[in-house]
Amino acid sequence: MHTYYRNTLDTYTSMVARVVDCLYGLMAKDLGVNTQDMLNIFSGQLQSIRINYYPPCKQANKVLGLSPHSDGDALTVLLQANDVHGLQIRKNNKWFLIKPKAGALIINIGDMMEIMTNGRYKSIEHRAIINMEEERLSIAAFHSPRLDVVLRPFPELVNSDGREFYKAITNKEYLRKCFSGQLNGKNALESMKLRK
Ligand SMILES: O=C(O)CCC(=O)C(=O)O
Ligand SMILES: [Fe+2]
Repeated sequence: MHTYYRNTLDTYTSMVARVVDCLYGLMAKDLGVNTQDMLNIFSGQLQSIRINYYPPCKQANKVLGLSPHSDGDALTVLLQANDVHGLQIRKNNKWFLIKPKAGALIINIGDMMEIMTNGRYKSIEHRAIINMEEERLSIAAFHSPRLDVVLRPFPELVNSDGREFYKAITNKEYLRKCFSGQLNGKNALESMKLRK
């Protein structure tokens, strides 16, 4: 890998990990969860990067760049790396465009965070559409606990919600589930819900 590219990526990913660590602390406060418990879960966290390149397509309305999905991790930091739009999020069954903003990072809640917060924070379903004339680039940084960590709702939230809404699963098993299926909305997470 070219040294300049490697150094830039190294710097970017370590800065992003710091932003994410800061967010865990703020989320713990917001949720009323013990901050140290939250930080312990993410100590030695895993980070992976996906760089998405979407070439232009004359028949853009007939194709998708990335099928609808929620990210399987806990928190994703997404950078729309040029000013070509394409990211859409699903809310109330409608798709909304998220326009790139210079210098702004997008934080996506992933499925693991939905499980750990007992559904207080919902993972966001999103997709990428294609532009007819211009290429598009995005960089996604995914964050999750170590592979051996068991993902389950925080006890404080289970107590105040009256019950646990999601099954417990190790990070490793959950990632396997996500990678073995096709990208299909929030299907992987649906299978984790405990029904009455
Ligand atoms: O290209 C985008 O804006 C979305 C990328 C994405 O959702 C992903 O890599 O998981
Ligand atoms: Fe995604």
